[in-house]
Amino acid sequence: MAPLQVVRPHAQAEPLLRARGVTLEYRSGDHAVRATQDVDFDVFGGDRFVLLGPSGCGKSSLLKAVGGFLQPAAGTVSLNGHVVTRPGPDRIAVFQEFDQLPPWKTVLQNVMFPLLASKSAGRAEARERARHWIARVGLERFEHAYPHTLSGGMKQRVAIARALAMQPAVLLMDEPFAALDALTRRTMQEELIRLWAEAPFTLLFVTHSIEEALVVGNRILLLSPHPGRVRAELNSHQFGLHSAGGAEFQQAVERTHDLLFGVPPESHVETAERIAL
Ligand SMILES: Nc1ncnc2c1ncn2[C@@H]1O[C@H](COP(=O)(O)OP(=O)(O)OP(=O)(O)O)[C@@H](O)[C@H]1O
Repeated sequence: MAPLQVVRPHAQAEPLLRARGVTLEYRSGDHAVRATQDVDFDVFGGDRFVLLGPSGCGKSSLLKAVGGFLQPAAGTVSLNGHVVTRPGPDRIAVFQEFDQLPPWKTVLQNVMFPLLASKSAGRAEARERARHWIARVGLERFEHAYPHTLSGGMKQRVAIARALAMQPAVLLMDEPFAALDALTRRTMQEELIRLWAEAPFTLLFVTHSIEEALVVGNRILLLSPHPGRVRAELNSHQFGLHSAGGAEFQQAVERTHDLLFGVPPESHVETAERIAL
């Protein structure tokens, strides 16, 4: 197994997105559920940054905090140097659920809607941008189709087009392909990477699939089980869809699995490592 390598600090000085000491809790009455504990991470422009960890470790909660839907009980999330306090059009999310598209709107209307609602564009520009992104995800023939006539993969493409048309500072994706069959999931991973390669954007992607994290991400934050703390940060830029199934990739999957589920270090935070697989 390859030895650990310390990753040199990122060449860019200032991260686009910074989480510092983020503890997230859900309160009801005098009862609180702690979702994450003291989480730190930095996302730089153009990163495909993955939050990876077992079910219930707080990945979605971290995404909600970045989205401005959940305020940290302690710590801060900041974007471009500004503390996130509420949702905004600079952070758009794509979810797992196929019902995220209003069923009474066509594909074109769905993609135009956030541009109009946020006043990011007038009607003509919104239409033009929406048509551009619908074409980029290969759905130009379905502009006037309603969501219930589309497959799961097509609905996710619409959701991606809708999000990217907003040109967000960070695209947030919460297990966007988890409800798809294995073949479609792979195709969608491929398409996402193709879209990124054509015009890089900054991605914060949640998954509990190690393989998906390695394929989609260039950097991966490993979180411990509930409440989520940082276990390690991995550099995974060397992997892509072409590497899935290869020996090096399998070794990286096993290594990541051990890091996620092996005996935790005494103090997760102090010993969290930046490593290259
Ligand atoms: N709205 C809520 N109210 C109360 N507790 C919540 C709420 N949402 C999440 N939690 C709790 O917070 C913890 C983290 O949940 P979260 O959904 O962020 O984890 P996750 O890593 O995304 O899990 P999964 O991979 O299963 O989606 C869990 O213990 C969960 O039960």
